[in-house]
This record gives sequence, structure tokens and C-alpha cells, in this order.
Amino acid sequence: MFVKVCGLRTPETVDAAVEAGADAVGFVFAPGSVRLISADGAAPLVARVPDGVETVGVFRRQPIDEVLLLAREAGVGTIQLHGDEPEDHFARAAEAGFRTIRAISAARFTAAGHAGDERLLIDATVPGSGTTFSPADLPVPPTVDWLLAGGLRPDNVAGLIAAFGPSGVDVSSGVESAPGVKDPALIRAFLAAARA
Ligand SMILES: O=C(O)c1ccccc1NCC(=O)[C@H](O)[C@H](O)COP(=O)(O)O
Repeated sequence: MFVKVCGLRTPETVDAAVEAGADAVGFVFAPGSVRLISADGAAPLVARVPDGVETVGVFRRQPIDEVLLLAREAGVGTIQLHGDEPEDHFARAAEAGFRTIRAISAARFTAAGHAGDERLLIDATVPGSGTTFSPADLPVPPTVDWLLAGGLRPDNVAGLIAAFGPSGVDVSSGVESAPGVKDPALIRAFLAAARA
């Protein structure tokens, strides 16, 4: 089970995620997010992530030139586009040497439209809102590897993995003590529950 912990903003919580065994850590560069971090702020956090743990920059409806600039400045290896971005944004990111994750809401998932993506993340309608969705909200069941996001918490992640059968999970609000404030103990509890 691939596990991504998203919206990190401090060295302590980056270390907690890495030490708990996260496969990927995310940094949110989407304007308006309570988890927003600058490229300058993220760079030293990215630098402390060991090889083998993926570093993901999260973007939403930003010009692709801005996305590439911020991703390079922060030093992340993966670009996650979270706002129905056009195909050429994914192509530009891949051409620039980044891995990509396409994040879409459950209601907008279509198997044919996304089968070729490097990675697919299916989320609730409002990203980072801590809202869950159910398998019935997916228009069709995914037949490709995908990451489940949306309202996952230490106490519900095992049940939602069983219900959906994703290849990985992504969490943000569910490991916070307040909006935008990650809690190392909740991060550890989430990793343990997702892997149990
Ligand atoms: O987290 C945000 O604030 C955010 C804002 C804008 C675009 C994307 C954002 N988050 C992306 C993620 O990958 C979140 O981890 C995902 O939406 C799940 O969030 P949550 O329901 O809070 O666990």
C-alpha cells in the first residue's frame, strides 16, 4: 500500500512521515490553501527527504510555467495537478523530467480518459477538505492503479481501503490537529493503520 502524506510544512512533520514509512510527502503550492508553502519554504524540507521517498508538489489551476518554476525551486520530483488541467500541462511536466500525478474528483473519473496517466489520484470534490466519498460516487470502477484521497483518517483508512481496493492512499486533514497543522502522532497512527 503506497502512502502519501500531503500538506507538510515543518521539519518535524516531514521527519515523522518519513520515519513512519511514508512513500511520498506532499507540499501544497496551490494559492488559497491553508497548507500553502512557498518554494523557498519547501526547499529545505525537500532536501531532508531521503532518496526513495517521493517528493510531490501540489498545484491547482496555475499556469504551467509557474508550476515548473516553483517545482524546480522547491526541488520536488513529482508534480501533482489538482484542477482539471489540460493535457499539455502534463506533457510539459513530463518533458521537464518530473513524474506526474493527475488528481480528479470522484464524480469526474472516467476510465477511458485517464488510463494512460502516469498516476491517478481520485479525491473528493473539494481537495484538502477532509470529505470522504463512497464507491457509489465513482461513475465506473477504476481498472488502473490509483490513489484514494478524501477524508482519510487513522480510524477509517483500513475500512476505506477494503471498500475501494486502491493501490495507495493520500491523506492531509486526517493527520492534522487544526487546519493546516500536521500532528506527528496522527501521521504515525495513519501509516500504521494503512499498512495493517
Ligand atoms: O490540501 C489542500 O489544501 C489542497 C488545496 C488545493 C489543491 C489540493 C490540495 N490538496 C491535495 C491533496 O493531495 C490532499 O491530500 C487531498 O485532497 C486529500 O485531502 P484530505 O481530504 O484533507 O485528506
